[in-house]
Amino acid sequence: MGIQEEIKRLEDEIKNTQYNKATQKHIGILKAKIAKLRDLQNKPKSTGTGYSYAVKKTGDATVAFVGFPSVGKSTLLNKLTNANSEVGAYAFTTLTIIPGILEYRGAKIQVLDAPGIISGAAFGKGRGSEVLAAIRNVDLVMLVVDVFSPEHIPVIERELYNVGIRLDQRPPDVKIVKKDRGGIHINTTLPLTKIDEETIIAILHEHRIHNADIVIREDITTDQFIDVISANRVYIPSLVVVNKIDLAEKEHIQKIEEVLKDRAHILVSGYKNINIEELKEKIFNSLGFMKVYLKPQGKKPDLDEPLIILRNSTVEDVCNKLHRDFVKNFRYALVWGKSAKHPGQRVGLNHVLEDEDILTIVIKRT
Ligand SMILES: Nc1nc2c(ncn2[C@@H]2O[C@H](COP(=O)(O)OP(=O)(O)OP(=O)(O)O)[C@@H](O)[C@H]2O)c(=O)[nH]1
Repeated sequence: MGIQEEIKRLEDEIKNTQYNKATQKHIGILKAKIAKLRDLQNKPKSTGTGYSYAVKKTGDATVAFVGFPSVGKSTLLNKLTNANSEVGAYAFTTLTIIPGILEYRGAKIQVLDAPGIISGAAFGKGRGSEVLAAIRNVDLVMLVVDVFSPEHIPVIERELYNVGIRLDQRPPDVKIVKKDRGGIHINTTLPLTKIDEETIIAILHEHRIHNADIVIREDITTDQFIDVISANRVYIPSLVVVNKIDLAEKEHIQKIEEVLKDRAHILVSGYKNINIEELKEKIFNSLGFMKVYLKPQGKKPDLDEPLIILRNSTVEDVCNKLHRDFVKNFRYALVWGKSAKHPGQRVGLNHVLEDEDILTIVIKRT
């Protein structure tokens, strides 16, 4: 039996099993088995040709359009990224991911358009999984749908879910420390209402973990617990972009607004230039940038030209942006501002910065 058939068999078994306290453990094991098979399926196949899966990241952040063919992704990419921006073609053997650069309020945002990667069942298989490797690395996923096909949103979400991409979720607050002996110890800081200890242990055993200390600080579900063990999950915010609104009646647009009211979304027309500036602003705000002022040692900080960088960036992220040798030659950094315990605090590469911090980086003389 192929992996796909085996997944289907296990999914059918879950569907046919009524969920209750008595079956929770059994369903947990089935879900863990499916997760393992999917991970196996999603592993990039080594072809021996050594081509790279990842599109080179440039700019201050990277976002991707994901959607069915012909929803208007290329049109939107052309509207967002200025004509002079550097556009290169990166070969994905048979597929091509097209990056453009959107310059907005001082930030350079790389926008990826992966043409035609979603075509129902073909998504996530074969070459499609290579494109997904690029999507895994982005800072914001834009789910693009045609104004008459909002039902595509859950389809795309499911495809992304099945390859380990979690949209608009935070990593569950669970720590697992594997050990050599001593069995499994579970510590919880609150009552668990969606998963019991027996299920947790059965899932751990399914992953061949027999000795570990587990600390759970959140009322997690079985799926979330499996995500923690699987460890190759990525957590990315999303923005729904409904395109071609020039074709729809007012009543239809109102209905779409109602359906999407609880999530980040925007209605646009790439073709008729409706809400394109608003889309740029939404992208910028969804990404969440901050300003960091650089202060050369012994001099005044440069307050006129702050560095624009993603929120929660570390000193290392700043170093990487400035010069490729900065991390290698890094000695220490000094920080003033919200993230500093006291003005001029001496910090290392993994120090997390905050908006409007002032930073001095001291590197080795070479
Ligand atoms: N009416 C209308 N048509 C649009 C709009 N945006 C794109 N189109 C048209 O829709 C068709 C598909 O647009 P593309 O931008 O090529 O779509 P795509 O999603 O990049 O398609 P693939 O490359 O196949 O993935 C083209 O004929 C566009 O002119 C829009 O806002 N309104």
